[in-house]
Amino acid sequence: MISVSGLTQSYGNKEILNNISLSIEKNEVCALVGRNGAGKSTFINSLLGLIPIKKGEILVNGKTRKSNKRWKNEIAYLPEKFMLYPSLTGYENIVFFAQAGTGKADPKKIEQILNSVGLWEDRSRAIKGYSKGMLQRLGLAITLYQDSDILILDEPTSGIDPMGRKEILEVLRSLSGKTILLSSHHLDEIKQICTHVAFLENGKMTKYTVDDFLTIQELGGMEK
Ligand SMILES: Nc1ncnc2c1ncn2[C@@H]1O[C@H](COP(=O)(O)OP(=O)(O)OP(=O)(O)O)[C@@H](O)[C@H]1O
Repeated sequence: MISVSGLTQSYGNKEILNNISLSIEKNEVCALVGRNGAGKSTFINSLLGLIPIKKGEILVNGKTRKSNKRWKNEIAYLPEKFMLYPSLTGYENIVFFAQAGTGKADPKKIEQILNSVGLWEDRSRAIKGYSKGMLQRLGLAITLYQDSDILILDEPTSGIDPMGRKEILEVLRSLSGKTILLSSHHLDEIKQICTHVAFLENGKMTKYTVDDFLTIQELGGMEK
C-alpha cells in the first residue's frame, strides 16, 4: 500500500506538486494521468526516493523510507525504456538483473516469469531481434522478478503496436495482490485494466474510480 500525504515539491520557485495526498490500496491499479509537464515524473520520482521530499510524507506499506531499510525491495519500477543488453538473450538479461538485484538467479522462478509474460519460447534469442512489445514484456519480467508488492510502471505500453499493447495489458491484468500505479495517456487501456485514476492538474491531485473518471471524460469536463 502507498500512502502520500501533504506532498509538496518545487524546482526553484516553481511549485509542481501542491499538498498532494493519495492512497493506493492492495489490489488497486491506479492510473496516473495528467498533461505533459503536470508533474507525473516528479510524483513518481518522489515515490521512488529519487528526489528528496521537501514537504509531506510518503508511506510504503505503512513505513517511511527512513524507517524501512527494505523500501527499495518493496517498490519495483518499470521505466518507459528499460536499459537492456542487446547482445544477450532474453534469458541472460533476466539472469543478469536477477543477480544484480538479489545476488542469485532462480531458474524455476525465471521460467515461471518468462512463461507469464509469453517469452519462454523466445528466451534463447538475442534481444536485438525482439520487437518493442517483447522488450517491454522482458522489462516487465525483470520488474516482476523482484517480487515487490508495489509496482510503478511508467507508460508501459508507450510506442507499442496494438497487438503488443494487448499482450502487456493481459500480463498486467493477470497480476493479483499488488498495488499498482501506472502512468498512461491511453483512456482505452485505463478502462481495461485500472480500478482508479489519480488525475494531476495545476499541482493538485484528485483520485477517482475509473468509472467516475471515464464519465467525466465523456461529458467533456476534463482535458488530459
Ligand atoms: N530537474 C528539474 N528542474 C527544473 N524543472 C524541472 C525538473 N524536472 C522537471 N521540471 C519541470 O517540472 C514540471 C513537471 O515535470 P514532470 O517531468 O514531472 O512532468 P510530467 O507530467 O512527467 O511530464 P511529461 O508527461 O511530459 O513526461 C515541468 O514543467 C518540467 O519542465
